[in-house]
Amino acid sequence: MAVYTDVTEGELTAFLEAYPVGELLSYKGIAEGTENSNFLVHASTGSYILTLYEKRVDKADLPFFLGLMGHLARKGISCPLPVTAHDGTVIGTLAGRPAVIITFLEGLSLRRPTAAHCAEVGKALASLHLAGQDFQMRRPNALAIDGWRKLWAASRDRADEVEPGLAAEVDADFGDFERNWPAGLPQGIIHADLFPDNVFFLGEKLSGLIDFYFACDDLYAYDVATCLNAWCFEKDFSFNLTKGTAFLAGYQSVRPLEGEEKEALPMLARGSALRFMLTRLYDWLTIPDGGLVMKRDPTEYIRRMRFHRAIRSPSEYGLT
Ligand SMILES: Nc1ncnc2c1ncn2[C@@H]1O[C@H](COP(=O)(O)OP(=O)(O)O)[C@@H](O)[C@H]1O
Ligand SMILES: N[C@@H](CCOP(=O)(O)O)C(=O)O
Repeated sequence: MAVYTDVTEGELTAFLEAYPVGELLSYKGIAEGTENSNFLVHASTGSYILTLYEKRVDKADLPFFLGLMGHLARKGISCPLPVTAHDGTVIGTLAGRPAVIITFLEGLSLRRPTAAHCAEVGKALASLHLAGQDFQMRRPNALAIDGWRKLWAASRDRADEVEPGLAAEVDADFGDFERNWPAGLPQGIIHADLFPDNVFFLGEKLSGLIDFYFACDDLYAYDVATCLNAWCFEKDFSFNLTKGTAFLAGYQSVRPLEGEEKEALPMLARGSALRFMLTRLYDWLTIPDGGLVMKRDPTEYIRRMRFHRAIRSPSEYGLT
């Protein structure tokens, strides 16, 4: 459920007067999503998404996220374009929240992506990395190792309630990451949350990328590792080598990985699995049941952490 803040017709009509979108025809809340309140808005000039930013998004980051979407859209990446108001601004206020209107993207997110879809995602991720290279704004990754430590400090004491032995397992991982996290790999703008719910398809063809609210500067290969975790595992937690091969070949058809990036993939994939395990674990332990925020199962990512720990060669992901 992702409508935390309600908006009346009167409030929305007044808000839209500031934007060149025409008259309000209809609107409804969107159930999907996690962080913010989203509405589908039909106006006389077309369809739009209205987003009201809730408290987990740092308002100081909005110019980066919205500037990045505009930059990528202008460079031919199919992603939402923030609509500029008549006075030249992008971020307004609605129902006491920072709010924006972005363009609507056609397509559906997939529950069961195929290898062909994974190849498309690989190409799109590499294209995003290249298109971001001349974006001028910077945002350090708030969910890099220091951010993981904060989440872990808040969750560690109750971690064994979720899986016995988890506290000791993750403590050992932190030591390993601090000693072996790769340095000096190519870096730039990454999406950092390119999960299947954030990618739209029309049939086999990728039609758009959304949800840039974790985007930041970090290693390109870390974004690759995140997609391997999000797209190439089956429901029984087995790694699908056909999907991994397709995803990596798609990525490398646009941006070939350097040798050191390939070598670092097992460590990066473990780190990315830990990052998503930790945000899920934190929510699992702190958000009351039956609340508005959808809690996701941290154990899905404990399984992935263990899989990557056992990897002996990056070729096991399907690298050719
Ligand atoms: N530009 C867009 N075009 C079409 N649908 C969108 C667009 N942006 C968001 N949505 C819809 O809203 C949902 C939530 O958006 P998302 O950005 O993932 O929210 P959150 O940041 O809260 O997770 C998506 O799953 C999708 O259904
Ligand atoms: N992809 C993350 C959760 C973030 O949710 P989103 O709706 O903002 O994509 C996870 O699976 O843990």
